[in-house]
Amino acid sequence: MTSTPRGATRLLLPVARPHLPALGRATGLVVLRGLAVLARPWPLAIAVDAALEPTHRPLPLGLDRPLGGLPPLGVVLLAALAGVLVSVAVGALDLAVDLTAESAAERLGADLRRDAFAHALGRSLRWHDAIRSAELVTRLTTDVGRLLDAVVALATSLLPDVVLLVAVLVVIAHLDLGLAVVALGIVPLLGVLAVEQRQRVRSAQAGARTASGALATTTQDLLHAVRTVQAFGREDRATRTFGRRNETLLRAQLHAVRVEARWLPTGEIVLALGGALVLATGGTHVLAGTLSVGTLLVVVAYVRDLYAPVRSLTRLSGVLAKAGASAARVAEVVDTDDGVADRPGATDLRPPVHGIRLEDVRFGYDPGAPVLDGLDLELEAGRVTALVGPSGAGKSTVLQLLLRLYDVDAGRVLVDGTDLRCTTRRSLTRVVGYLPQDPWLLDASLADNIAYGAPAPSPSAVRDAARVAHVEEFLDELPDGLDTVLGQDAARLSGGQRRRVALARAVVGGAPVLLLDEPTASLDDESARVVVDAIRSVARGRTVVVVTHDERVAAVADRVVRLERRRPLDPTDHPDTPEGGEPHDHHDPRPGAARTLALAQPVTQPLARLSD
Ligand SMILES: Nc1ncnc2c1ncn2[C@@H]1O[C@H](COP(=O)(O)OP(=O)(O)OP(=O)(O)O)[C@@H](O)[C@H]1O
Repeated sequence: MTSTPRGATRLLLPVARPHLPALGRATGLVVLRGLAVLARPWPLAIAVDAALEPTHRPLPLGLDRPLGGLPPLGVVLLAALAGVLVSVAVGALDLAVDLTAESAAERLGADLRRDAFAHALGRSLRWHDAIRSAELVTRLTTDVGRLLDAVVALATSLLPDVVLLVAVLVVIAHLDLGLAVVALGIVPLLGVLAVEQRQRVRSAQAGARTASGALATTTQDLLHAVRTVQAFGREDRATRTFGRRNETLLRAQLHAVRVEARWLPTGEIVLALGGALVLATGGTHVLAGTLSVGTLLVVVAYVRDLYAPVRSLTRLSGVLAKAGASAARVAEVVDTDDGVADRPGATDLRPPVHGIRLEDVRFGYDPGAPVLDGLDLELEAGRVTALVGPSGAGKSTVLQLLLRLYDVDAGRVLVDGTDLRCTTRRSLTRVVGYLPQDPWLLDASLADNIAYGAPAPSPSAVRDAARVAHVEEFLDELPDGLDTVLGQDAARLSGGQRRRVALARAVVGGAPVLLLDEPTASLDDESARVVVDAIRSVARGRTVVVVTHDERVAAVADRVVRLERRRPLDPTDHPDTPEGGEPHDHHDPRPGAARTLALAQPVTQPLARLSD
């Protein structure tokens, strides 16, 4: 992804389209403001030339004509009033510009965040594994904010400033060509400074943005683990870890601040020199009688006004530089096509009648390091299959492949002979229900938590799911039964109760296939027993795959399959021929490519020997 301003334009244009009228209005208001700024020095010039220091030269632009016959005091009072009115107009226009541009930019930002978030949700888990959620948060908040600064600056600065710049130069040239040449002379110098500043600020900002994303990730990780941190009394260590990231961000920010600050006075000095030059040259013209004092005052004021847009264009380049760095980061989210969209011609998945088959499957979260390699596995329809085996063998990974949260790197996952990759995701979520290892419950009512498992389940479907998953058994203990709000992390429920709610969620849509990941992990005996009862109940008439280390859960299964975690075989080794299992060639010719290789084998040993 490029980080050029074109990246920002390409990113913003589609979302900005509905807001262009409002941004256009803001630009129009700034142009009006520019005209008011142009009028600002004239009341003083008229007062000086027509009343205080009459030069008997007609005022430029015929400004003295309407004043004919007015006494000097009347001219001065009128000029004073005009000065106030012009300044009030400038202030009112400033207010209108801010409101119009900022509101349009905020609306645009909300749209961009919404689109980027929706897009991010649809990206593959590989992509999410790589980007980390806190990093995503930074991109959707701080980086989008910087893009909005650029939108406001562009709408209120670029065109209006260029118009003001040209208008001021044209009027000065009309008043005194020599002064216009002097004023114009320093504009290119400021332009060069602007480009130089932009490049430096941009690279400094890119470093600061990266450090900020890293701090957000660390903060989220540490706060997420606050219970563990406190339980082990490791607050000091967490604070040190946070401190290191914080220090890195501080250094990067300070570097960016220094780079930006270094360039501001440089511009000011050039501006001051230009102003002095105009004053000196104009002064000689006044002394020579070719320029009135009032006109010199106008030119000196215009020189100041001339430099304001140049300075703001210089600042604009800094804002654009920051936005360029942020645009690249937001574009990485919005432009990635690492999605999980259906393939063209994908068909709806039907509930399995015969079974699910993993055929010569290879998969690794990092494609260079397979977790599963050459895995063949048959899952009979209408039966319960338990996947057992040592930690890290890839049991949960098999479930993730069956859910198509990841696609296999090689081989196929077939449901009654249909490749899972050729089916629609929507139909897959209807056919397959899932109980994750660490079920995530919402801070909502128990009924809402169960209903989450299907698009719009009826209240009776929710009650049925609650009954079949043995949630009903503890409803009496809750103040409002199914309507009880669970609170953050469902703190009012025990571990076993949480699992049963998640089990009800998995079955509420009537999914004929159920994938259960360690349903009794970290439960006490009694809680595990009721969860096992609940599994027995939901398993009736369903195809169930349950990953477990628990013999009681495995005992529910019609068939137990053991996945082995193995080192690559030495070429001289003979492949294992497990009792009852098909021999597979597990040799991977790439050195160190797969430290864990999976082998499916129906288990015939006593279950007690299956635990790690
Ligand atoms: N999102 C991920 N990104 C990278 N590696 C992962 C990811 N999830 C799992 N792994 C790795 O894949 C391997 C298999 O993990 P998996 O969770 O499938 O094993 P498991 O057999 O279910 O283990 P356990 O019984 O401990 O749950 C492990 O080495 C694990 O570290």
